[in-house]
Amino acid sequence: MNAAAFRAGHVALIGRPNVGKSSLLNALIGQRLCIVSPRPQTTRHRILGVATREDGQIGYLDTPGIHAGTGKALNRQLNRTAHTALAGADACVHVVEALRFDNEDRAVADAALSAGIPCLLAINKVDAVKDKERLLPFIAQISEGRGYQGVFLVSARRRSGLEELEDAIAGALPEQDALYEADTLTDRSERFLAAELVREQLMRQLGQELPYSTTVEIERFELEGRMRRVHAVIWVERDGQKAIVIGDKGERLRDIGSKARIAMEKLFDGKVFLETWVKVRRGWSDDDRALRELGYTD
Ligand SMILES: Nc1nc2c(ncn2[C@@H]2O[C@H](COP(=O)(O)OP(=O)(O)OP(=O)(O)O)[C@@H](O)[C@H]2O)c(=O)[nH]1
Repeated sequence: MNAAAFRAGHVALIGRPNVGKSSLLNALIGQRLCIVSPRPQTTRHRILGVATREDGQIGYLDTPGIHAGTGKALNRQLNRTAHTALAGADACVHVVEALRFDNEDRAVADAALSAGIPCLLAINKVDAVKDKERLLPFIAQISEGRGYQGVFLVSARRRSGLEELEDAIAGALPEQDALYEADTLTDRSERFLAAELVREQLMRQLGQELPYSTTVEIERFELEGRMRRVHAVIWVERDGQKAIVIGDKGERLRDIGSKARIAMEKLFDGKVFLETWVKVRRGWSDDDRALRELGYTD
């Protein structure tokens, strides 16, 4: 085998909710492509982020957190999306949080290591660990008896340990030509990313269970010269939820819209005119047909 051969393929970042998969993908590709919030189950779709290097091309796949309990149709869909990404990948990175390994992590490890592809372990959030000596026994505890091809201590927040992880991922991919043009960042449209950026604000700004009753649909996305005109519908499940999203005198909705617009202007590198409406679609999160219509697919 030629050691200098070009390697390319897809690597699925998988793990339980909230371990930092989206943050890690963003840090690895150096762009805020995937939305991030302190709440579990922020990611609802498989999102590709491409990094092209001299010796290879890595297609990182962000995936929804794999969680226990089937819950609503949306929960089942999120688990399916993650498992489908894993099944279609050439390698995977199991992402865990430093010093935490529970039954959900164990279940993800089982799925990752039985997928028949090289699997690396990334222990994220090491910046939050004060006593670094605790990391060695933690590594031993979770890697013993499990066939990870390598273990990496990383911090998506501080961007530490990423080069070593990226080199190992590139080395685990098959020898083949690039799958995407060298300047490709993602296969997702600006329309899709616009919906995600509105949803990010809902995840960040709404309390308790309300974010899980919301989803975003872009009704109109038009380029007018260099300006993008975006009409976003925020779907909720009940009238009472609509009032909360809109807020007193429309204040919360204005704040959600203005923060999402700023994030879009940064990502799209151009002016954005964003209008948002809140509408009710009863029971959408537990209705397979509604989920499909609202863009949820494996
Ligand atoms: N201290 C610290 N926090 C981090 C790090 N990486 C991510 N976080 C935080 O962890 C939380 C979850 O991050 P996400 O990237 O949304 O996690 P995820 O695994 O994609 O979450 P799901 O969408 O639930 O699957 C956010 O509040 C992040 O800011 C890190 O390296 N260090």
